[in-house]
Amino acid sequence: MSLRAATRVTRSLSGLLPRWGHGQAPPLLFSQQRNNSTSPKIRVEFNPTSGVAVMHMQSPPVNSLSLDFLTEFCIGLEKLEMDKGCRGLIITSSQPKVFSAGLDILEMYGKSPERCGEFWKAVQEMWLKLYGSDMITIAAINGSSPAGGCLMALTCDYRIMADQPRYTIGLNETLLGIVAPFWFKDTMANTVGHRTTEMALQLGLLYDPSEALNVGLVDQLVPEDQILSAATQTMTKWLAIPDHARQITKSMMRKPTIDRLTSNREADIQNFVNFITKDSIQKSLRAYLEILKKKKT
Ligand SMILES: CCCCC/C=C\C/C=C\CCC/C=C/C(=O)SCCNC(=O)CCNC(=O)[C@H](O)C(C)(C)COP(=O)(O)OP(=O)(O)OC[C@H]1O[C@@H](n2cnc3c(N)ncnc32)[C@H](O)[C@@H]1OP(=O)(O)O
Repeated sequence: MSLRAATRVTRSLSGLLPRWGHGQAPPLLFSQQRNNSTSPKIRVEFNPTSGVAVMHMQSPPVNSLSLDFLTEFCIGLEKLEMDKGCRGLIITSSQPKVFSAGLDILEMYGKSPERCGEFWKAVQEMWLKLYGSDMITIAAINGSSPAGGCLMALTCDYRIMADQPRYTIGLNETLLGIVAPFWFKDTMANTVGHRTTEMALQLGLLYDPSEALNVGLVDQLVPEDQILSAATQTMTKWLAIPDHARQITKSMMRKPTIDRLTSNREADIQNFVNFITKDSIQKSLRAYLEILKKKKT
């Protein structure tokens, strides 16, 4: 781990998880109503000539992965997957400075077990569809991409990140007092290897772009204004490979990881619900939400 990454972790952790007295009422209220507008959270541009679609995530303020967002995302993905003319997908963000802030914390805080289960099923669905996609998938990461945002990028075949030192990417779940589930961990380990994953997950490391390139979390850095053209260029190279050969190879590499979740889906949902609804975990999430709010004052 670089010194810079270590310093960021220490800073993020300090005072992160305050302890409440037994039965003490939480002092702050968080709005549970954000992001419930009916405007599309995803904009898809498909070019039938090139066979490439670009998915723009446009859910203000930070493209957090709410149930609505995930549902819309999966429907969009399914439509493209079924269109035989669509061979490649580039995923990017229309929000400034953020690719995706990861799972919407408000979906995990103060919700009923039933709702948490529904939400988690949608998270699984997004991962299964994207990690198992027949299309060539490229993440054009034009902003910060913590936790679930990083997972989304990791499910793609290739990652290009904007070379902007203030952007970070990583599976930082432990900083929130929560645990990245086995399939998040597997996806990361399949990309950067066991040892790097072990350290990154335990410490909740968020890497800046050059650190992310160094550990292989991303494949390429480009100036931010060139991110879509770089993704298009890379796509052209991948499109030159016959689809059937590439798809079988991709499936061979990813199937064991996908099968592990597919055959444990219900148990994984139950684990998530039991874990996230625990009092201590709800308190950790509250504390983290407070920190996010305080950033502004
Ligand atoms: C026993 C064994 C158990 C095994 C385990 C079983 C199950 C597993 C259990 C749980 C697994 C859960 C996995 C979770 C994955 C996740 O993705 S959790 C989410 C993690 N995300 C983050 O930590 C990101 C937090 N956000 C930021 O760091 C920053 O917001 C930013 C993305 C860098 C953007 O910064 P900036 O542009 O400065 O914007 P602000 O910080 O000002 O934020 C704007 C508003 O957005 C709200 N917000 C930010 N992130 C989120 C989010 N993820 N969810 C909901 N809301 C978010 C933020 O509060 C601001 O809101 P207001 O404008 O103040 O209302």
